[in-house]
Amino acid sequence: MSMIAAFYGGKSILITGATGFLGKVLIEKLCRTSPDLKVIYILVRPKAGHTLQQRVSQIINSKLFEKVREVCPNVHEKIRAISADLNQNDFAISKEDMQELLSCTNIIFHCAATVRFDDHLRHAVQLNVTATQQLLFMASQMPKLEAFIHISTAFSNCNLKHIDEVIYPCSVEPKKIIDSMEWWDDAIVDEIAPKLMGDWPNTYTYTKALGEMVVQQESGNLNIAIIRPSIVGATWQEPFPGWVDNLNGPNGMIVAAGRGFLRAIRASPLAVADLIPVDTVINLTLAVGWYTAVHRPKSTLIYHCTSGNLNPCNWGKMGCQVLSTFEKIPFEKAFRRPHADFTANTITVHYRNAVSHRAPAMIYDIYLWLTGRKPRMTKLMNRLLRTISMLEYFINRSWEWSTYNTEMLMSELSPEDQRIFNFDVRQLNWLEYIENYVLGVKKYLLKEDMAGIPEAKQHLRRLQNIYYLFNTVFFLIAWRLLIARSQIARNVWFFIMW
Ligand SMILES: CCCCCCCCCCCCCCCCCCCCCCCCCCCCCC(=O)SCCNC(=O)CCNC(=O)[C@H](O)C(C)(C)COP(=O)(O)OP(=O)(O)OC[C@H]1O[C@@H](n2cnc3c(N)ncnc32)[C@H](O)[C@@H]1OP(=O)(O)O
Ligand SMILES: NC(=O)C1=CN([C@@H]2O[C@H](COP(=O)(O)OP(=O)(O)OC[C@H]3O[C@@H](n4cnc5c(N)ncnc54)[C@H](OP(=O)(O)O)[C@@H]3O)[C@@H](O)[C@H]2O)C=CC1
Repeated sequence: MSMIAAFYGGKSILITGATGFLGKVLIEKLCRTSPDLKVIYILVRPKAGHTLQQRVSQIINSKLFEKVREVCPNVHEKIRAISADLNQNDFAISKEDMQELLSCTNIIFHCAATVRFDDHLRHAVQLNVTATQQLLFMASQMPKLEAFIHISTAFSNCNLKHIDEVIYPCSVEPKKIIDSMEWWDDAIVDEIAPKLMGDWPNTYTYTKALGEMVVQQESGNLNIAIIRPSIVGATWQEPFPGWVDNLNGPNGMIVAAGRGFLRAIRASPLAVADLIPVDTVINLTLAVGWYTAVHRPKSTLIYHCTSGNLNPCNWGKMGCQVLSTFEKIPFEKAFRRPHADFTANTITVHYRNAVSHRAPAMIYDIYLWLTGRKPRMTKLMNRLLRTISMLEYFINRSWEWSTYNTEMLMSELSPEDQRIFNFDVRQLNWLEYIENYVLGVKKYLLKEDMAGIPEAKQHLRRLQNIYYLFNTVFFLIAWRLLIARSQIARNVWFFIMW
């Protein structure tokens, strides 16, 4: 019998960020392995055109929940959506709902965050710091609470090279920043942001670091743990390989490379690509929830959920595997044949951006305009280049994360729990994982049918022929112009003909 699965039986669990990438996989695994849990409260904000119930139904009826619907047919009854906006006071939760949450909750998983790198500092502080503080305050009023699990990121201290499972202080106290945000106007925030952020590359990583400090400072008597995943990728094994549903991190790059937009990227091929599958993160999260509640460690433990020190793989190897998978399973509607490589210095980057990215986009837009359609490729390309510029920081450096707590926890699990809640990344075969990842992007993110592969291959052959034709015409014109202007070129031409 799995101790972890049994532990969640009969429990009332509160999840923030349940509609997000990690949140959905967390609910799925909880419902599948502990179908006898009492209730999962999820804090969901209403979104334009969708009621809360519609948002929940969309998740439960999705492909990801296929197995859950078999194991736990009454899954609808287990999930109780509570209308909440984490940007509002008291999360704008009704009095009755708040009362129920305070009196019933046993475990909290705090996943909600803004993960945008370019978010305004005020908004990032509000969600990643102030909301965390408010949730801790709520937790302190929950008599039945057994554990509070906070999801942070391994990059919250990306300004350091070696990172231990400890909380590193930021120079300005989060409480001061929260207070100041109330009276600073946007102009002041914009001016002061770079000074506050120091050597953090974006508001996301900086505010996640502040969020950890808040957790440390406001933990009181709570039983808390922090999980720091690195770059979270598609599922490795569960509920099935390759599931992914957003364009964040590597996903957008795989789409862009597979459709032939991305031709070159400034990345260090030898830098460690610290990717971690989302199901591994969730298995660790559930194991940490159990361990924190049952063993009640004396201090707040931090768990690194990373792959680099146990099973390292670099961007070079991953990029090659992504490209070779495109040969077998190409994406539909490609703009050009997938081919991309690494660039190293600024001059090459500018050259490749002009020649391999912007010029083809402009030529295509001219073609669209000439044929009476709306040009759109240049805009798309500019967006891609902006995204790449934000990711560059993370693909040109390597970090070392120590994983003592994570390894300690692994040794605490029974053999059955090690199997059901497997977070041992040493068992992961990267080449197989990347192939399933690309396949998953095609199937679950782009919603492409496998039956369309022959047509996609045919399309790529057509693109190849257009490429050859374009190059031949270009060469002939260039040669003709050269012959007209240069005696040496004429001599060479006559020599070849002769
Ligand atoms: C398996 C991996 C291997 C990768 C290999 C890939 C390529 C292969 C071959 C090449 C060989 C060369 C080798 C290459 C090797 C390197 C590859 C690099 C890969 C990846 C690097 C990942 C690094 C991640 C670092 C993570 C650190 C921290 C991790 C975390 O803790 S949190 C998660 C990370 N967060 C994010 O990723 C969020 C980032 N996103 C943003 O900040 C914003 O979205 C934005 C990028 C700033 C864009 O903002 P905008 O306002 O402009 O757009 P908006 O978001 O409103 O969206 C508008 C529309 O655009 C669509 N869209 C958004 N993002 C993308 C995208 N990435 N690609 C395409 N389209 C995108 C969006 O859907 C909207 O569409 P609409 O609704 O139709 O308008
Ligand atoms: N994805 C990754 O690569 C990594 C993620 N992490 C961490 O994991 C956690 C989850 O990330 P991920 O699932 O990828 O993020 P997503 O962007 O997919 O999900 C964010 C979640 O937060 C919710 N949310 C945002 N704003 C509010 C609000 N004002 N009120 C209520 N809910 C809100 C979103 O709800 P809605 O659906 O309404 O927008 C969504 O459910 C985060 O803490 C992140 O820092 C850490 C390392 C890597």
